[in-house]
Amino acid sequence: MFAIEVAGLTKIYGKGETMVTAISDATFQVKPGELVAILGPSGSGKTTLLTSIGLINEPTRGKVVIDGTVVADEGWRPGLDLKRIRREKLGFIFQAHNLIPFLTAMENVMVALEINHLPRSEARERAEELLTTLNLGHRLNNYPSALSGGEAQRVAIARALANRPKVILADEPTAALDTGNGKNVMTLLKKLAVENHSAILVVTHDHRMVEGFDRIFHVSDGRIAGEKNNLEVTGNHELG
Ligand SMILES: Nc1ncnc2c1ncn2[C@@H]1O[C@H](COP(=O)(O)OP(=O)(O)OP(=O)(O)O)[C@@H](O)[C@H]1O
Repeated sequence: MFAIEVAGLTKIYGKGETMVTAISDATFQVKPGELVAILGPSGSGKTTLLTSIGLINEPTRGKVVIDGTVVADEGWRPGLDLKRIRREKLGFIFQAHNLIPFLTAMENVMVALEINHLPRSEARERAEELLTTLNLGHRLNNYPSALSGGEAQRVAIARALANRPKVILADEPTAALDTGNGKNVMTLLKKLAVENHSAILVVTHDHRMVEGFDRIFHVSDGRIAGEKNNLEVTGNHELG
């Protein structure tokens, strides 16, 4: 079974003169454990692709299947609890990190675990482990206002990964980070892909990070122009 299946996915914004076809007839599958990069110029439709798969942005046409559940088929599938599917199966890492301002770094991560009914002591342990892996062991009890942009971004990443979601959707997760912390994030994503069989889609402009991916999708004018194996794109035959 695929973790993500997309068939004929099309997203059109607006009507008449202001109509924009942001994604046009995208069809692909991602297996559990695959780490996929999405590359493409500004405005090509990368974020729209992620949000349409991520149950945030209703597709205009086409089908989206997440971990075996058909979530969209010519619009949302009626009768589904989209919030619950989002909470249980998906992890999002977006540029705006949306941390809860009155909770510490630890508590921001623990909330995501407790909402899915993990006991408090286990939530604490998991939150501390993730934050420490992301070089935030010294910031556990800080509030978001006392964190740098890159630190807040990493807390948001820890929160998105906390429940070991089957599908992780990340929009420029390393853009605000220095090379060392960017590499930590990529290592953590790779680890989750391998150990938890999560399928991970990462929109990135960050060519420093591209070599860790299993596959690369090139988006151009709303179309997935080339889906190439990483080896062909980078020419690095030591990979994989
Ligand atoms: N809510 C919206 N309403 C109308 N048009 C939109 C909306 N969101 C995006 N678009 C348009 O859809 C197209 C694709 O946008 P999208 O944000 O998906 O591109 P992107 O590749 O993620 O861009 P960037 O790299 O700049 O973030 C663009 O032409 C954009 O202007």
